[in-house]
Amino acid sequence: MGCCDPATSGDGGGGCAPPAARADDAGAGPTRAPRGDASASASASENNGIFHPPLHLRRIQDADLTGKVVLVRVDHNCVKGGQLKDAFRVDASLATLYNIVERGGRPILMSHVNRPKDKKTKRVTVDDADAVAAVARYLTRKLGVVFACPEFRVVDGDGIVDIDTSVNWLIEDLRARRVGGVYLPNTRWFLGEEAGEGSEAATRFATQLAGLADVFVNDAFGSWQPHVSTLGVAKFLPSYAGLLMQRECEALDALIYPTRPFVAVIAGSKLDTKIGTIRAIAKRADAVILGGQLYNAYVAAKHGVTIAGVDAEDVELARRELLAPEMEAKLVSPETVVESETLDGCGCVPVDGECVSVVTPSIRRSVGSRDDAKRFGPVRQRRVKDLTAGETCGYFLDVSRESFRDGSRVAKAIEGASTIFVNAVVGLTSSGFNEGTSALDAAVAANVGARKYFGGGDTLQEFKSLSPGLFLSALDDPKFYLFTGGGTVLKALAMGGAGELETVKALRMSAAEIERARGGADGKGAASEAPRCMRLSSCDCG
Ligand SMILES: Nc1ncnc2c1ncn2[C@@H]1O[C@H](COP(=O)(O)OP(=O)(O)OP(=O)(O)O)[C@@H](O)[C@H]1O
Ligand SMILES: O=C(O)[C@H](O)COP(=O)(O)O
Repeated sequence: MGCCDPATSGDGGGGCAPPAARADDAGAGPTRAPRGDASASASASENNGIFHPPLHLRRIQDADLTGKVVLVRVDHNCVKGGQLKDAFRVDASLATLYNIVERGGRPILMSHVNRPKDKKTKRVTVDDADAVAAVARYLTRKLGVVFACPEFRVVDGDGIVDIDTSVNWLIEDLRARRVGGVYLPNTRWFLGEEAGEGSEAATRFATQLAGLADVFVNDAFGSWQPHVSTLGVAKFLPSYAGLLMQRECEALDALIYPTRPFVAVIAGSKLDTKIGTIRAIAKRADAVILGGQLYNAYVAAKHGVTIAGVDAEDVELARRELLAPEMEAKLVSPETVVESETLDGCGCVPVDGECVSVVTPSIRRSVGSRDDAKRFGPVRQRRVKDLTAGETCGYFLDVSRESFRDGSRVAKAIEGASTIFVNAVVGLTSSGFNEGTSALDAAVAANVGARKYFGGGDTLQEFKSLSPGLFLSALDDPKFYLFTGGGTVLKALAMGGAGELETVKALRMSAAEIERARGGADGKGAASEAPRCMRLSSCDCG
């Protein structure tokens, strides 16, 4: 039995998983980095006859961190109104933090929070609502060491123009271990962050950031936008991919080079924002299941019906893109949907017949008296194949639970899959139309043998709140991978792989570096430090 690799062991780098679990590691994707090879997804491999080129990332495991100050870009964009909303992303970055400290490094963290820069006026608003303080407090509580947050002078409208030199005192405290970490202010409060590559403000910010540290680690897969803190600073410091970044890239690659059959479930509110991803995924997937408004646009185009709330442009787009023969051949259509007269709905989705159990005032307003509501049924299940061309329908607010019953088209596709990707909230959950999404999650989880990848902010949020038990077990199940990067997953899929993102490109080795790293892996070259296994006493690695 060989050594487990902290980066790819699926346990966040903190220990050796038992052999059986290791073989099933969901995060690892189809390739695994052999010990000593200095790149994430290090080895090229073939999957279903498709060549899978390695990403060759410069990995944090290969950096010499002893006595170094390490500037870490994390994606802790999970603060709302100054409060930590969901610690999922913060917890996912702990392995990298632990790795740094365990290997003698001292961490300075930075993350963006929300979008404090006004798109039109370009003014930056510095407000406690978007501060990282809540995350620093959480880290302090969780890890038992202080994460100190320096404050810098703010210029009205410009935000923070310069990093004050007073921060050097704090860095002294960091080196002397008087604080456990430093957490810089919201990166988007800095004038230079989004100023554009090559601009004076961007270069100034990048060099000031670089001046704080010896090494840069990017662990913020979810922050794909090429800003100074995600890209610019990498030009001025030796730069490495953190453990989370590596895992997310590998999981993403597992969707680009999937184990077949590969089934993707994609839903959402607007077809135009997802069509690039659908197009890219359909090329690789054996089947694509659509839900939500995307599916409604397809149904409207396919059956010649008008569905309330579905944009004419989306229907036209569906006609052009989703009805194209090579695309349609991949689509698996849910058989039944939930139709409602109003957007409020009643939160109850009938399995058979009509729902008249709850009639809210707004439904009554819309359909008339309570008797009218009973007659017409404010919420009802519709079979898609029974729709007639020219019909004007109400809102289709969910894919009904019926669509996921055993033996249905959708259930069969999910059951037969070896790889499943879910970016799907299939109903208007904010109005209680959540049965479709719950049924989808249950159907996906029931395929215990498949590798299951969930990506998307709303997708994870609803997975957690609608199926909390499943979500909790998925966190520890090596067959599940829950991406922390929401929009980045869709973007990278549309672009053809994680390695196409500018922020990831900056972490890829040059040909010369790859050569040197190969030598290093043989013990002759320049890899400064072999990846270390952080063993548990039960681990039998050599
Ligand atoms: N049939 C439907 N009618 C109206 N809204 C729907 C319907 N199905 C899903 N939605 C809503 O669409 C939203 C998700 O779509 P959106 O395009 O915003 O995805 P997203 O934010 O990109 O999701 P994610 O973050 O998971 O990628 C959810 O709020 C969901 O309730
Ligand atoms: O929450 C996210 O999706 C990421 O943190 C990226 O945020 P952004 O879309 O504001 O760049």
